[in-house]
Amino acid sequence: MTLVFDCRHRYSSGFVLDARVKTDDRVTAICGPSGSGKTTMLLLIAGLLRPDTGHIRLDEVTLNDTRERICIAPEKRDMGTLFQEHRLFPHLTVKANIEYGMRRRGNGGISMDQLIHTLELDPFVNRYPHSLSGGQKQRVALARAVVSAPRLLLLDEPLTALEPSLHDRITLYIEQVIQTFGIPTLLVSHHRQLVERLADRVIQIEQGTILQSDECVDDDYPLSRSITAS
Ligand SMILES: Nc1ncnc2c1ncn2[C@@H]1O[C@H](COP(=O)(O)OP(=O)(O)OP(=O)(O)O)[C@@H](O)[C@H]1O
Repeated sequence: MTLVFDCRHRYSSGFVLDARVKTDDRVTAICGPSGSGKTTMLLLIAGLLRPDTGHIRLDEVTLNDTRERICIAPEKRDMGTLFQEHRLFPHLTVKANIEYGMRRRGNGGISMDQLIHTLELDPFVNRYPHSLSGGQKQRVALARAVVSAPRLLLLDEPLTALEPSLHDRITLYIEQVIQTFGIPTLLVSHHRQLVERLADRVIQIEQGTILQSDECVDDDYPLSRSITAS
């Protein structure tokens, strides 16, 4: 899997994102100060925001190309997303919430039972979101994001809404899911431990511009040196 991102987007607030990035099968973290454009990049990749100019390609598929007027709808991008808020459906059980991820994009070979087992959700499958803890809800949201074996998983601050006491456990669950099911991932997080634990590559962004692209970071480049965000 290769993602090519080359986009410019200006908000009405005056903020401009102007970034070029290429990622691969591994876990790539996007790090930078608050307001530097990390979430904006993920929104553009997910198709939830349209770039003013530029293109986004996932392997041979063009997701956006402003010159060609191509803009693929979010649900057709074959991506799993997990944002800060879990956004579970309150009227659906845990199982039905996870199955929703399959209905939208089909199941690309991930066993629902194995996923539920990996995330230790077995005791909760017939319960409703309101009766779950924050960490349990986040695990359900993660299951829903990956059940269709997406070509790319987008994680935006997956720990932020959780109590610090849950960070280690959820980090472990995310790591297990990504490794067990081999899902290429783009991670936005200011949690240094999560980034160090999960990321193979780090991209630095500041004021809408990439300071250091992943091509500059390789296995010989210590991750701790490449992270400036706390
Ligand atoms: N819908 C919007 N309209 C106008 N300005 C926006 C909008 N969304 C975000 N911005 C601005 O764009 C800039 C980048 O926002 P973005 O959410 O991408 O940053 P971020 O790096 O993810 O920040 P954080 O780490 O705090 O989540 C910020 O200055 C923000 O105020």
